[in-house]
Amino acid sequence: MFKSKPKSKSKLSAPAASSEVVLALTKLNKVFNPNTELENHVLHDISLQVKRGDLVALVGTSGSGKSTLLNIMGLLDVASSGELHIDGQLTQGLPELARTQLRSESIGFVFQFHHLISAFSVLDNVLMPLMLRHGKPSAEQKAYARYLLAEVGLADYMQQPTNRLSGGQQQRVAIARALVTRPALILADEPTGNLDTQTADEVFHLFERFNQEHDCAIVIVTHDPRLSARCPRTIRLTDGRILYDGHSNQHPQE
Ligand SMILES: Nc1ncnc2c1ncn2[C@@H]1O[C@H](COP(=O)(O)OP(=O)(O)OP(=O)(O)O)[C@@H](O)[C@H]1O
Repeated sequence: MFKSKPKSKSKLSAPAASSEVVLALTKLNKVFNPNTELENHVLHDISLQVKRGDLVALVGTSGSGKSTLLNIMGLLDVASSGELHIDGQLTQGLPELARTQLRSESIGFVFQFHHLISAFSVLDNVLMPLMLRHGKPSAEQKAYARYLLAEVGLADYMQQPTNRLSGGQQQRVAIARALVTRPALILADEPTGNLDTQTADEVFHLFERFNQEHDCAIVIVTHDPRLSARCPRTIRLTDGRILYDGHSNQHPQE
C-alpha cells in the first residue's frame, strides 16, 4: 500500500482553489419528445453552480427530474436550451468527440448498478477508463489504481474477478474506477440504492473522504435522507424546478 499519493502529470491532479467552479448551469431546460403529443417538459430553468470541494445531495420525489439532470450534467444527454459549462468549457455546440473527451477527462460516474465487467479482475476494471482513453496504462497510472483500491479497502482483491465480490465491495470498485482519471467532478446516481444500511454508510464515507482529500466536487442523487443530511449542501427538485438549494441542515424535510 502506498504511504503517499503518487504524483500525476494530469492538469487535474493539482488541487485547485476551492472556489473553482467545475459545473455551471444557466437556465437549463429539458423537453422530451418536443412538438409531439408525448412532449414532456422535465427540467425548467435550472441554474446552479458546483465548485471544487462541494458535496451536494440532489433529492426530490420520483419523477422530479434528478436522473435527467444528472445525465445532462454528465454529458450523457443534452439540454433542450440553456447553458452548461464543465471545467470552464461551454458544452453546447461541442462536437461529439469533444464531448466524449471532456466527459472522460473531467467526470467520474458511479451508478446504482455499477456496470463492472465481471470477467475482468478488480484492478483491470479500475484501469478501464484509462485504457479507453490512452490504451495501455502507464506504470504510474497502475500505481494510482492500486493506491485507490487500497484506499477503498480492496488491496487483497485486486486480481479477483469482480463477480466474486459482495455488492458493497463492487460499489467500492466502481468508486475507485470513477476516481482513477482524477476527475474534477463525480456524479453518482443512487450509489447506495441497493446496499444495506451499514454498507451504504461505509460506501458513503468513501465519498466524504475523497471529497475532502482530493478536493473534487461530488453530486449524489439519493432517496436516503440520512445520507443527504450528511452532504453539506442539498438541492431539491420538485417537478423539474429547484425548490431548495442550500445548507442541508436548513433544508425543510418533507
Ligand atoms: N428518455 C426519456 N423520454 C421521455 N421521457 C423521459 C425520458 N427519461 C425520463 N423521462 C421522464 O422525465 C421525468 C423525470 O424522470 P427522471 O428519471 O429524471 O426522474 P427521477 O427524479 O430521477 O426519478 P427516480 O427518483 O424515480 O429515479 C419522468 O416523467 C420521466 O418519465
